Amino acid sequence: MPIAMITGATSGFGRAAARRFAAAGWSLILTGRRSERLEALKQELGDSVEVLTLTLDVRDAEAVARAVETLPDELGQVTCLVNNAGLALAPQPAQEVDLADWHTMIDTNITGLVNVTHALLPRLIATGAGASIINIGSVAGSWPYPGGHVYGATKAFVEQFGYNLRCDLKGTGVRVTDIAPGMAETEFTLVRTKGDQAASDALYRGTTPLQAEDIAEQIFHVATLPDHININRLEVMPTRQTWSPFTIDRD
Ligand SMILES: NC(=O)C1=CN([C@@H]2O[C@H](COP(=O)(O)OP(=O)(O)OC[C@H]3O[C@@H](n4cnc5c(N)ncnc54)[C@H](OP(=O)(O)O)[C@@H]3O)[C@@H](O)[C@H]2O)C=CC1
Ligand SMILES: O=CCS(=O)(=O)O
Repeated sequence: MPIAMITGATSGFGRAAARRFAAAGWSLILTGRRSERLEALKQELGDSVEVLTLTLDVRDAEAVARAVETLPDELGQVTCLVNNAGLALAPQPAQEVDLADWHTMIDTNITGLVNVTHALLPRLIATGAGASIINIGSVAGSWPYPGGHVYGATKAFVEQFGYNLRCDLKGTGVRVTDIAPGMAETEFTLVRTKGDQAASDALYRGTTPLQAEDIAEQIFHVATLPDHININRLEVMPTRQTWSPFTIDRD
């Protein structure tokens, strides 16, 4: 059976992707910081597919490397890495943000993603044809908006890192895709607002955001394409989300 390693499997896209891959019989390596949620997911899926849970903070390069080095033999030949763990913080304007929040986004969305990728690359290359790295970027990596500051910049990194990886992985069979979702109803906004449930509810009220399952379906689709197809970037927005015109500062 193919094997998927999914970071940030305790919530949102990651958890939905775990369920989608499990439904197709894939073996799973699921990571996140919240052990009890990982355990619950293992209870849910573990009867039908092999599930290994790893309580892991992606920012900890040593812990990530150790966890990947010590994968059990039967789960060592990873087919698909889903680099999903990530977060936004500080929706306020840049000039009002705590520096620590910028660092947390950089450490998680950039450093964490490269930590996991670096650790998994030898295993993915050993798998060869059919292997893939699916990075979860964002529309915020391409389209600026107020309060996007460092979050959007981290997702621009994710996109360009993926393209550059593709250059170096030529000939290995390993594919790299940046999936860039727009507004999706997960715990994302609760995290971004540091627990403001009312703000999160208000953002998603009266419209039709993407659901975690919508993105999980895209992740699974990309992971199961024929070996010779590489989707470089897949931007997915709700039908009811579009762009605004430029704004002008006037006297
Ligand atoms: N929802 C949206 O509108 C969009 C989200 N995205 C991106 O999608 C990805 C998933 O977000 P989404 O599902 O929406 O949000 P959720 O908050 O629901 O899920 C985020 C996941 O990331 C994990 N995570 C966060 N920090 C760390 C860390 N330091 N180490 C390990 N795991 C971590 C969390 O696990 P735990 O807390 O247990 O560690 C959780 O499982 C993120 O990269 C986000 O930027 C992109 C576009 C749109
Ligand atoms: O990445 C998340 C989507 S948005 O909040 O930037 O639109």
